[in-house]
Amino acid sequence: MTLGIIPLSDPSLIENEKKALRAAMSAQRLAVSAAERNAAADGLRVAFSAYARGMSDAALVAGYMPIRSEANILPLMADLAERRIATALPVVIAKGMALEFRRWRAGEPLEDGLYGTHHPVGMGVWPTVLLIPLLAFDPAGFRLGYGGGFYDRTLDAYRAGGMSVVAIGVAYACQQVPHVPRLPHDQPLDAILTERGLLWSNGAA
Ligand SMILES: Nc1nc2c(c(=O)[nH]1)N(C=O)[C@@H](CNc1ccc(C(=O)N[C@@H](CCC(=O)O)C(=O)O)cc1)CN2
Ligand SMILES: Nc1ncnc2c1ncn2[C@@H]1O[C@H](COP(=O)(O)OP(=O)(O)OP(=O)(O)O)[C@@H](O)[C@H]1O
Repeated sequence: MTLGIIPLSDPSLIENEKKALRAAMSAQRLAVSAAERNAAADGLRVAFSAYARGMSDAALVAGYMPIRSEANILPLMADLAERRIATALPVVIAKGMALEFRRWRAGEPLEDGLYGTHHPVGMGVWPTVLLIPLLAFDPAGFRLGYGGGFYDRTLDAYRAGGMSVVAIGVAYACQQVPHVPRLPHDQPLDAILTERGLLWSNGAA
């Protein structure tokens, strides 16, 4: 019998670490109280407002329609719409593909999508800012999602196409961890928005 040395970056070990962190951080996010959720929804809007004030007319901000216990960014999106900044939501086209985005603002219709999501009707657009839900984030801007790889593929598509996009994770401050396990396909975020403020990633990948 030969005993191989398991490299530190063994993908299956990292996948297992991600799985364990997903379970722990789902529970953590679920434990946020209703009062804290409401306060955070307002905190996220306020924390983003200074950045929103500096946006150009050409900005198009993709948010998300919260599912499970995700931070509520609908007040933030409504605030953008009031400032006449265009907003959009993601559409899951199929498993294994990048996301599409379609224009949407509060009050407009949504249809049922895959994985319990709801998305707008209409044509695809390329947002200039993506507000990205997550289970955990770290100071270097790495994020843990539900494991579909949708946002990684989407950021890869932008970056491979040479298109600039500002990728901002959205979370409760309690979702920060020292280090999110990462694999080569994981695309870092430029910043993280929590109810405490907008935190630009330190780039220490
Ligand atoms: N609000 C919101 N919208 C979003 C995302 C998101 O994370 N949050 N997405 C981010 O990518 C995309 C949807 N992706 C999703 C991927 C998986 C699951 C999910 O619940 N997965 C199950 C496993 C399901 C299965 O394997 O069949 C799970 O986690 O238990 C949900 C959304 C686009 N829209
Ligand atoms: N650019 C890419 N091209 C091909 N496959 C990819 C790409 N990015 C991610 N994947 C695949 O997607 C799968 C899930 O990735 P990961 O666990 O990082 O998802 P996640 O970031 O947690 O989920 P999500 O972005 O949907 O919230 C991985 O098995 C990975 O191989």
